[in-house]
Amino acid sequence: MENEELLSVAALAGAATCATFRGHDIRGDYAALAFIATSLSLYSVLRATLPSPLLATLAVCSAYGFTVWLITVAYRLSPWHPLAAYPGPYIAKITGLWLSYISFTGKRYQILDDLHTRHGPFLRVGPGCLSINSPTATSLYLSTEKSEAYRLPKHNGAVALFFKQDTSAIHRDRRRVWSEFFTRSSIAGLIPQLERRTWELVQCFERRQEASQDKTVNFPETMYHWSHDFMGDMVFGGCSTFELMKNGDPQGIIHTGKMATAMMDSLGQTPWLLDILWHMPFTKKMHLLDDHAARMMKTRVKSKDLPEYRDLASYWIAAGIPQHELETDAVVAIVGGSDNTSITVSIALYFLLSHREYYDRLYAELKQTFPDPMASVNLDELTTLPFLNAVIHETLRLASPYFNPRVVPKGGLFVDGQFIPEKTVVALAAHSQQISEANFYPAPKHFHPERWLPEGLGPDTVTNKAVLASFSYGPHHCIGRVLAYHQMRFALARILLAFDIEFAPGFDVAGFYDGILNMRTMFLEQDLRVRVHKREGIDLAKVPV
Ligand code: HEM
Repeated sequence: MENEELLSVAALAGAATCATFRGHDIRGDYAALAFIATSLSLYSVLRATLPSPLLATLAVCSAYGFTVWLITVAYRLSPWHPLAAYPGPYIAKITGLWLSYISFTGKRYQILDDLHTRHGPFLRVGPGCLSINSPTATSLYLSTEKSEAYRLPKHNGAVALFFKQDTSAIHRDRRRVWSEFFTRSSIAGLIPQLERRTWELVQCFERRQEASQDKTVNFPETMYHWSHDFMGDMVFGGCSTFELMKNGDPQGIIHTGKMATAMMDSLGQTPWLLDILWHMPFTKKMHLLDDHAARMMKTRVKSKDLPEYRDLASYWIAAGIPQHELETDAVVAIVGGSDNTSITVSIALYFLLSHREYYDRLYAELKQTFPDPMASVNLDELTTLPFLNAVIHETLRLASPYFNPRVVPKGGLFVDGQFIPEKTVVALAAHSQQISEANFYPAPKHFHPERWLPEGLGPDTVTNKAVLASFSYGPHHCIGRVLAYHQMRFALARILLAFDIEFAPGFDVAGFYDGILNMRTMFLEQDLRVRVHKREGIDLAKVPV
């Protein structure tokens, strides 16, 4: 065959590939393997027939790749694309890599908010993906399934909550097993352990501050250790080996779990790329938490139930969930139950310290309800404290800017009169809704917990509770919501009752806020270091539990 003929065949093959796979989700690692294997086979065939087979192979592969690229880009920008009518940056219409990139900056929520301001409520943020900035979009979550961004990267067929399943029935069955644990009475059984761990947290703050050179303590780091220790108890009963409040986290288990979450949240927007990168050696580090959880689960399976409370693993084991799925579900529970709760408490403390009047008001409410700071904190009383709840809602409103993509089902659907074709990936612009003047007025971008109280911020107050998307909606909404509130209330109450707190000397209040990065999990560019002072009546050598 002549060179020109070879190039024409390559271009035709590129066109055929586009026609065959249009609208299909392709596994990136398989596609890359197929491409490499075809190139090598081509090379070995051409070696027998051409004088410079390497050049010819490269030329053919390039012609093939260029054709695929050209047709794909032309189609995505063309008026025939189902999302052609929706505005958005050109680069977003051409490739999902843009969405992955802005996700990886940690400032996706701000970038999307700016673009929504410019282009309106419907924004094309990927070739087949829309961000929707409308309260109506919350209802999408009732009738849609998760997008490929939630596919377990390993593709090992394991069923685990949170990850995408092949059918909604599979998800429902697994969620039913988890739900038995998240009943009122099961959660109530965990509260004594939560209280024990929260006393330990208070002791840990004091100990670490004492041991530090500048007599300050890294607040979020300690909160992470507390939440992981408690989640270890919750999932594995007495078989958890975390004990991070005692031993710290020298291996960086928490960081690797956060990196895996961030990778899914950003590269999940280009699943084909995640499929490829997941095989790279640098991801091995991210398995540290998986390995640790697997070891604890193996021990747990061989152990008996604890007499004091029933752990989550006992429900999974009773349901006959296979070992490798027990291990994946354990990681889901640990990350899901530790990360957001501890960071939300940390950001709440940041807001309270930046607005001393709210700090004083919360302390006054707690002190009035629990006059003896060493006594046990009653769960029912804690749950109904209006200002404590308002502080948590307000923190979540400003600090849970999630992007939770879903797929439009067969037949498409309408949102605010706009038709959205089937297979489109859609996500609520949660942060934009949570800081919109139409939903939260006045001062929607500022921390004002009173907006959640009956008197609000005056007669014109608007507080549209329905758009607080922190725990999402529909069949995949957060299963741990009630427990998360208990954890956050317990931690805030115990910490404020035990300590008077201030920012560490020289703390950059504005800089800290600017340095918050969100990729489902949060990264802080600047530490939140604080100084704690024991309150009168607190004797940490005599904690009651
Ligand atoms: C402040 C704390 C928390 C926040 C803001 C939060 C937020 C969320 C959100 C937004 C989702 C839905 C994700 C999506 O659809 O993309 C979710 C799901 C989930 N959360 Fe939470 N969560 C919190 C605490 C917890 C706790 C304490 C647990 C306990 C183990 C937990 C376990 C889960 C699980 C297992 C799912 C997946 C549910 C499913 O797919 O059916 N979360 N969470």
